[in-house]
Amino acid sequence: MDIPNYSPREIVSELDRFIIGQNDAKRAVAIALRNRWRRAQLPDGLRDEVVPKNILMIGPTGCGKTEIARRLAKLAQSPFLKVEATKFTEVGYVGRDVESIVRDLVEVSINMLRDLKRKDVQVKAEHAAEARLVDALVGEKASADTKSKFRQMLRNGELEDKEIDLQLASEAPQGGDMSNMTPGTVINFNDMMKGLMNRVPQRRRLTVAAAREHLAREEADKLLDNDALTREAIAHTQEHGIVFLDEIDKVCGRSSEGGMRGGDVSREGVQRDLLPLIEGTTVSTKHGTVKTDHILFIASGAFHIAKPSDLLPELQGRLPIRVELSGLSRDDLRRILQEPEHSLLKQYVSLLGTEGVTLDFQDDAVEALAELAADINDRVENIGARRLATVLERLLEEVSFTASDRNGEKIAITAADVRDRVAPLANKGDLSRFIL
Ligand SMILES: Nc1ncnc2c1ncn2[C@@H]1O[C@H](COP(=O)(O)OP(=O)(O)OP(=O)(O)O)[C@@H](O)[C@H]1O
Repeated sequence: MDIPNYSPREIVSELDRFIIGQNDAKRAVAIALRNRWRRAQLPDGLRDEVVPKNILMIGPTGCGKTEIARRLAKLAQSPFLKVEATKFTEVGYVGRDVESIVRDLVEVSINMLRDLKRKDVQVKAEHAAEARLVDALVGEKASADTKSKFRQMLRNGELEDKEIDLQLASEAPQGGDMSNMTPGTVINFNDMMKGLMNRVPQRRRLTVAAAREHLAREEADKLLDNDALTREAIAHTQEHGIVFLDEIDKVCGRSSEGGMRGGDVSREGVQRDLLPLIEGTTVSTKHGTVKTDHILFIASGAFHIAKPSDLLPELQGRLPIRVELSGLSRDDLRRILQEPEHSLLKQYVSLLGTEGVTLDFQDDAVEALAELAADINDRVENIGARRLATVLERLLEEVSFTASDRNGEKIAITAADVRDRVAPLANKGDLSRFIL
C-alpha cells in the first residue's frame, strides 16, 4: 500500500482545510506522522529501536481533538480506532479486555484494504456479477441467445426494478471472535450467534439494482487473495495504526480508590491494562498475532479535575508529547460554521439544494449563530462546536420540513431569524437544556 509522505508543514495545511485553530495539536500530530516516515527510512536494527512518541491531548469537549486525529488518519491512510478508556471500567466488559482495541483495529485495517483491493478487481467482478444476474433472471440452462438478450436488457438498465431470488454467500464474519477467550470470559451470546449466522449462505429476494451491488462485492471478494490481504492488513496495523484513547482523564485515580468498586474494574486497573499495549506487546487475534510497539496512541481528555500527573508514572512516560487545545471562542465558532471544507453551513446548503432550494446565510446570521452558541455554551454547558449542530437544526427546522414544496425558491437566513427562532428558547433556562 502506498503511503503518502507529506512533510509536517503539508500535513498541517491539509488539517487546516477541516479544522479551525488548534495549531499546537496539529503540529504535534504532523511530527508524529512524519516520524513514522523517517523511521521507515532507517536501517533494520535502528528502525526497531525507535518507538513512537505518543501524544496526550488536553482540551475541553468538542474542541477538535478527535477530529484532528481522525483527519490525520485519513490523510495517512492509517487504520484508525477511537475508544473511550472508561468503557473498560464498566461491568460486563470482563471478557472484552483492552486487547480488543487491537483486534478491532485489525478489523478496521482489513476492511480498509479490502475496499481498496476490491477496486483493483472491479471490472472482472462486475462481469461475473452480470453473468450471475442473467442466470438468476433466465436460469442457468437458458440458451446462449436468451442470455445474450437479457444481458443487453440489463446493460440498457431496463430490468433495474425487477425482483429476483438469489443465493448470497456469507458476508465477512463479524463477532464471534473467540481468540481472546480466557477462563472466566463472559461470552456475548448475541455476538456469537450473529457471527455464526453471517457465515450461512442466505436466500434473498432483491431488485436487480440491489443484487448487482451485492454480487459484485461477492465476486470481488472471491478474486481477492484473503491470506495475503490479512497479512498485509496486520503489517499495516503494526506500522501505521492509530488508536485514539478518549477520556483518559476519567481513568485517573490511584489505588486509594483502587480495587473493584461495585463490580467495576478500578480506574488504575484500566491504566495498568493499557500500559503493555502502549509500551509494546503482542496480541493474538483470529487473524494472527499483532505487535503493538509502533502503533501510535493519541490519548485525550479534558483534565478538568484530574491532572496528567495523576496518571500512572509509566503511562505518563509513554505519552511524552503534551498539547493543549483551547476552548472555542465566539469567533472560532463563526469560522467553524463557515470555513472548513465540509462545514455545517455548506452541508445544509447542499442538502437543501437537492430540493431546488437556494439557502443563503447572511453574514449577520452567521455572527448571531456563533454568538448564541457561545452564549449557551457559557450558560448551560460548554460542549464546544457540537453546540452548533443543535442550534442550526433548530433554526432550520421549518425550512427543512417545507423545502420539498419550495422548489425554485431562494431563502435568506438573517440575524432576525436567529433571534426569532432560536434565541427565545435559549433564554428559557430548562428548555434550552433539552432542546439546544
Ligand atoms: N476546531 C475545530 N474546527 C472545526 N470543527 C471542529 C473544531 N472543534 C470541533 N469541531 C467539530 O465539532 C465536533 C466535535 O469535535 P471532536 O469530536 O473533535 O471533539 P473532541 O474535542 O474530541 O471532544 P471529546 O473529547 O468530547 O470527544 C466535530 O464534528 C468537529 O468537526
